[in-house]
Amino acid sequence: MTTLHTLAATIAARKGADPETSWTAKLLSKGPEKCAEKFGEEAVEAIIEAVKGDRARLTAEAADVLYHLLVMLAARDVTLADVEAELARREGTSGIAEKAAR
Ligand SMILES: N=c1c2ncn([C@@H]3O[C@H](COP(=O)(O)OP(=O)(O)OP(=O)(O)O)[C@@H](O)[C@H]3O)c2ncn1[C@@H]1O[C@H](COP(=O)(O)O)[C@@H](O)[C@H]1O
Repeated sequence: MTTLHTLAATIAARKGADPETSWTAKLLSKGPEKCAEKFGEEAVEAIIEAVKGDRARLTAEAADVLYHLLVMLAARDVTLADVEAELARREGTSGIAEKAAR
């Protein structure tokens, strides 16, 4: 299992856990809107680090983004497997060709 899959499984297991002891459970208990807001904040922090060009800080912020993306997806019952299936569907289709076909 990849780290991302392990993390997604941990997040899924946190549904209904005690918000006093789990950050994930705390976020999920606040609802999908709050999870989405948190994801947005973390994405902006990653954008700032990408613009600044600090690799280590961007790496750390990217990890925050991936974690909060998985929490946001879990809040709407979308699994990592769902996202992977969509990515697999797109495999081999250039973004240039896809845009031209719209
Ligand atoms: N990967 C993470 C992870 N990444 C970030 N975070 C938490 O997300 C929170 C972000 O909150 P804040 O926005 O306040 O933090 P911040 O952006 O650094 O702070 P500010 O700059 O905004 O002040 C922090 O408490 C981080 O510790 C995470 N919390 C948990 N995980 C994983 O989820 C698992 C389950 O965690 P629990 O649900 O807490 O058991 C853990 O074992 C980890 O594997």
